Amino acid sequence: MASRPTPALPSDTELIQAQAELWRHSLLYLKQMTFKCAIELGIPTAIHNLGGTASLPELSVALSLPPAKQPYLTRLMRQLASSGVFTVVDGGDAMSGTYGLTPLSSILIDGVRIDGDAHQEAIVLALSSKYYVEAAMGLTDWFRKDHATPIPSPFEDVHGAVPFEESMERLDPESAKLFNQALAAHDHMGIGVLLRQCGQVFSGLRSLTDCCGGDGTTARSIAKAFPHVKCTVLDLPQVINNAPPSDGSVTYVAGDMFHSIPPSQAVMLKVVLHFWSDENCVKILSQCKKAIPSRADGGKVIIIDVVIGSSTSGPILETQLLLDMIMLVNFQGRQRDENDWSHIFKKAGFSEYKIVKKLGARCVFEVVLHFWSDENCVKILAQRKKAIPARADGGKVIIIDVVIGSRSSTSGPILEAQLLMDMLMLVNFRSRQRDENDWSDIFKKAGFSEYKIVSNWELDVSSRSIHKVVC
Ligand SMILES: C[S@@+](CC[C@H](N)C(=O)[O-])C[C@H]1O[C@@H](n2cnc3c(N)ncnc32)[C@H](O)[C@@H]1O
Repeated sequence: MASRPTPALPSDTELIQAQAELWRHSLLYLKQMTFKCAIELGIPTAIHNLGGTASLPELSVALSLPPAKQPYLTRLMRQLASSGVFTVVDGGDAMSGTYGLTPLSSILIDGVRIDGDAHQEAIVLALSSKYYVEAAMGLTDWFRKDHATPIPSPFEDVHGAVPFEESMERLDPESAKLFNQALAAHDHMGIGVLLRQCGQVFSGLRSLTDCCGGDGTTARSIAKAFPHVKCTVLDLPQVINNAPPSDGSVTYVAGDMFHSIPPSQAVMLKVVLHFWSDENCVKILSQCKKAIPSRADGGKVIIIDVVIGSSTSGPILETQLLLDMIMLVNFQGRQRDENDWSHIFKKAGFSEYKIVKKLGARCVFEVVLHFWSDENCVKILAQRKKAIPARADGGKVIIIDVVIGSRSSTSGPILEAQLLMDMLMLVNFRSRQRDENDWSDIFKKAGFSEYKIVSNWELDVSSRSIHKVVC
């Protein structure tokens, strides 16, 4: 038997680094627990109430801690400042200085809602609760078990319950309530930023369905910022029945997205798809497809979700990968990279997507259907006509598309391919392939009076200007 190669031994410098990394990796739970402790003690709120900065003695008094604990508080604050939760102000040192808030701690102040966001501390308390921590501690056992399908999550395996389901209510109603608050806080986080940074996604819309829109918080914010957008919220009956009374700005629909989605110019899936398997995502997107008009009529699906690798910065990429671990340990969903997303869009019959904006760990996608009815072809060509000069000035529209039975394609295999492509359109899209008569009809309807096939591969359309159509 061939002997295994001896691994190259690390250098002393690498060994020293590896030892430090080993300690760091093994101790990272203390980062989470000191963060949790800061929230439970109310340190961000205390610093805020003291005017935004606090010395250690001031903080100790404000938190009503026994005087003997101040030296320990000093060490806790040094650790929290080092991890970016607080900052040391006035050039002081971490053991004796004055502490201030950072953007992170400023979204954790009790009673202060930035952009009206729900209370964010529930996220910290839920994710550091014994249920989530114990589920993660069960990961090794879970990997070793030969589960029958459907494979339960490690959370379900350890606790016999599923977060956000009745089983969790039965297991521990208080924790179930905290998890729901955390979910609401997570879902609502950053609506203000979204509307400021991605206004163009919503501003041109006539109507929008917020699919899985919960209690309507997001839809109401969109309706307030863009009053001309008719907003509909779809969610399960038990959620819609408990939504706040309608102020008239949005319409609530109780239903199941796997059965149907209320039609709108756009359907939004905001932090929805990462909870679902690829197979279910395709089913959801297929329902979205039925709910929107063609791309020519502005139809689109707006997806706001994590895209692993959308940022190469260490902390954001690390957050995205940890959010994927949260899915693995506790739910049936997953976070996806751009390839995964593109695969799902394609499977659901969407042919084009673009990432409109990267917002930290999340991205905003617009996904569109590439299908054109005759009516939409006429609309598109009529638009193009406005954009080109007269024929005398060389204006033309160049179209590259299939022409069934075109001169170059009377041979069996090519004609067969054209007819099969038409079947593809029929089965999957609301579109079709066209023969020369069909094209001529469309050109005429759009106000073009002439066309010509430029060569075996080309067709040229003209009216008052020259319009070239290549097939
Ligand atoms: C992850 S949240 C969605 C967050 C929401 N879009 C937001 O940004 O606040 C999950 C929501 O999906 C809803 N939901 C789950 N299954 C559903 C279904 N089959 N049809 C409609 N809504 C569903 C849940 O009731 C819950 O309100």
